[in-house]
Amino acid sequence: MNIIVTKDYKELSKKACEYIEEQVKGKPNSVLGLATGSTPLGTYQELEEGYRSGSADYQDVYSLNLDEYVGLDKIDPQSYHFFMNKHLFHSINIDPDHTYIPNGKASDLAYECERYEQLIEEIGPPDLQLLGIGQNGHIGFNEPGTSFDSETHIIDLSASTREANARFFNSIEEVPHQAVTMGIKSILKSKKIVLLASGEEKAEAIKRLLRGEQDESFPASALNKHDHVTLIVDEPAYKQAKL
Ligand SMILES: N[C@@H]1[C@@H](O)[C@H](O)[C@@H](COP(=O)(O)O)O[C@@H]1O
Repeated sequence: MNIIVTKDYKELSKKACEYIEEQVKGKPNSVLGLATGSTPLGTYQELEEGYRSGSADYQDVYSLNLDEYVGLDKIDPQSYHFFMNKHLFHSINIDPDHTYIPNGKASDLAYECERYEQLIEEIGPPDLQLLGIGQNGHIGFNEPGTSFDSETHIIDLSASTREANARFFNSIEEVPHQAVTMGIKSILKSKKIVLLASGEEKAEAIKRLLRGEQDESFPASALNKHDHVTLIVDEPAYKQAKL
């Protein structure tokens, strides 16, 4: 694993932006695997600024998002569709028809999982997958205990994940209990992976990841199986790992 330690969140966001821009400049029809959560927000902001200043062009880019809450409509402000439109897609010149996110409102969720996995095969796999990490080590919405062999599937969200994500909702009761997520095997199909971690609350997870184990009780440890992972981590999230 290639590790880049940055002074703070701002520098982390700039680094992640540089990686994505390099990818898109080198291959204008790149497939980007994209993530939600607070961590990539700074990266998306930098991408927007880069686009406005002409440093990258997204007209031929495709994107595949990791996950979506079950039961939320695309126009629901808490959905990941809404998040991506608001924080990235509406700010750059990506073709909306080239952006893919699982449909959490599909009437047949099992079929939706198969359809999405098929899409990953047809459009992807991503040239570059951006990832965040949950405090319990989840990637996408793959909770502890998820098989490293999993493809896109429905997951029951853990109490700790629902609590951590409740800040985006009016109350914890509103946080969905399930999500559609790319599986660990789906994520590992990506050619390159860039994992972002910022802040002290991620320090324990980063310390555990960097022990190098591969253990299904800690989903992010599957990344230790992949040959092209870059961890971009700020000092507060990295400091435990140094001890
Ligand atoms: N499904 C997302 C993950 O993709 C994300 O990595 C995680 C951490 O989020 P944050 O970056 O807000 O800490 O939150 C959610 O659960």
